[in-house]
Amino acid sequence: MTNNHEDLWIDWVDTLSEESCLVIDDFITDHELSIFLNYFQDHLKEDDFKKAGIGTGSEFQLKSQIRGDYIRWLNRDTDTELANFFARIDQAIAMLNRYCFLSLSGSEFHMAHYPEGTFYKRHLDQFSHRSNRLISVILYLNKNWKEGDGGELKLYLENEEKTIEPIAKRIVFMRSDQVEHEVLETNVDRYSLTGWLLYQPPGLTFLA
Ligand SMILES: O=C(O)CCC(=O)C(=O)O
Ligand SMILES: [Fe+2]
Repeated sequence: MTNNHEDLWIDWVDTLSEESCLVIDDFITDHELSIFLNYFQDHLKEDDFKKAGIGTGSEFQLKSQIRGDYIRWLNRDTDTELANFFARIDQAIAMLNRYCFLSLSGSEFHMAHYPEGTFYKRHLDQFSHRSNRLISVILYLNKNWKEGDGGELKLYLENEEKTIEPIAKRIVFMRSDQVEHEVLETNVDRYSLTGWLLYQPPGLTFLA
């Protein structure tokens, strides 16, 4: 893997601070895309995805009217096929900490599969009682996505709405506490690596 040049990150961090969201195309190479997609497909075949719920703990509900995706949580120690992905995320964390003065100290990611006909209604990623999700990240893996396939990400920004096509190698960063968003109904299988960059207050790590 070659890290993205730091100069690029300086511009990207500016965009994220000013607009609360940042879209980068070709964030990964074609080679990385094929490794990640193969790994994704292997797990789909093994059927080890679970229906995603809403909220945590007692709030957890299976609500297909709200979201229809299936997820598999990632573990960087065992999902070694995704080592390059985690390296790129680590670089993002380092750059955001350096240029955005954030104190990000961890991340959590899952694979997400939206089967045909599913969506995720408008929501905010930061849970009210668990506010350590600072930045939401979505890397799309949809080769040959075309107009009409659906599954666009719609962002509700302060002064505008943005519709983002979930095309392969595109990554989206957004402020988890600020940007309401939704996944429009998809007409084809839709694949992504989705997660959050976390703020862990020093001294509170024993609560994790
Ligand atoms: O896949 C996307 O485009 C967004 C997913 C999302 O909003 C979420 O998982 O919270
Ligand atoms: Fe979300």
